[in-house]
Amino acid sequence: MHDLLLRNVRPMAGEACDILIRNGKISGFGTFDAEPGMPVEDGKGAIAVPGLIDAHTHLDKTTWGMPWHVNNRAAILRERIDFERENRVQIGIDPHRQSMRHAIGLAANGGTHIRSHVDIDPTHGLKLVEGIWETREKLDGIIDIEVVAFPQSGVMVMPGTLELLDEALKQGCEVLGGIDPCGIDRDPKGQLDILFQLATKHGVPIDIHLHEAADLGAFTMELIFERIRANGMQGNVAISHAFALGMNDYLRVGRLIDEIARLDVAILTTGAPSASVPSIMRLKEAGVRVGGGCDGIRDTWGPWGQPDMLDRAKIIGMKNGLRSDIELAHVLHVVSKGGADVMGLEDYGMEIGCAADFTLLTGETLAHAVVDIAPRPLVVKGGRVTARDGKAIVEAP
Ligand SMILES: O=c1cc[nH]c(=O)[nH]1
Repeated sequence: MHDLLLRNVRPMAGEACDILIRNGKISGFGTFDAEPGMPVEDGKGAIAVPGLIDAHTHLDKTTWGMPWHVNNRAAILRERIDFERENRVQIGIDPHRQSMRHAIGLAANGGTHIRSHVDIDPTHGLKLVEGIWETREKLDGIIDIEVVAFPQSGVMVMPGTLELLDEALKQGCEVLGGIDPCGIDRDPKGQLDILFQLATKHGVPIDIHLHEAADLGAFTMELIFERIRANGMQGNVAISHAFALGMNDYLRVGRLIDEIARLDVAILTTGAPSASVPSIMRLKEAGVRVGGGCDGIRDTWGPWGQPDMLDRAKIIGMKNGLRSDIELAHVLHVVSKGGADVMGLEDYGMEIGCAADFTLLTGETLAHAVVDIAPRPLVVKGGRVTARDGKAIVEAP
């Protein structure tokens, strides 16, 4: 772990000061003399915030840095899933190389932590997860990666997937994923009972993709709530996307949010422009933990997205119709501390004793930084400079 004296920065856009880092942790804010041999960086008055967190992504999928993927297919969920599963090897999407590109891009843009869903299906077994684990090892000290064992193609409709999920959790995936128990598996009781049993067996949290909208998604949420209560998993379940919370029925959504808050369910949003998304301000008012993610970027699903959580903050902010400075500061919270709260990162933050994981931002205020999306002047992980002026210290393959 590293020592560093970072001069002249504005923590959370407040008063300028120095940050003293000892042994990879923040040890003081104020004015300090450099100690012999201690590296010194000049922050030049930039804003300092804790490292950005991509708490919902798919590191195994991007075509970033590869030839342009020509997409002329229909945008139906099941078709996207099947096309990707059947063609990813032939297209050349190597999970290790591509996840390196994706993760290094995030690190260059201020990222310090990732939660990535990684596909598990009978066609690929655990190969995709193994590729991400190799990346995690190579990027140790640059960006932390948590892996969700993700049954992208379904559980009940894909025999063999359950056993692979079990093995992935045995081998070290930290979180169990799930997907649209009605829409993809057509067997909500079947999928959800299996997921909760498996999570309880391995003592891991669940993070379930729920694209199901409106009444169908609300019905699935209620089934999830029942199983959280039955298995005592309050505080250990996240719902990703949660498009049902974007439905146009204020009272129904309010009742769902009340239960989400009571059961301490976390919500992960990508601000998907093509869907109805949960209101991050309404969730904030209810005290719900909310993180953000860039989702799949430039993959066979679609061409959009950047490996940059400030870019994603802007998308989430625009999709939520946010304008005021306080609201824009909250979007920044969603892609930083919000993700840490969902992932349970205990030493995360801009306080003495926290891990020295942060990024500098250019701008007068937090809102200004979110809107401008200027290259990050400096990124620090564990007290070590990991990126400078938008470029990481490690080269992507
Ligand atoms: O289920 C999903 C949703 C978005 N992107 C994916 O790769 N999978």
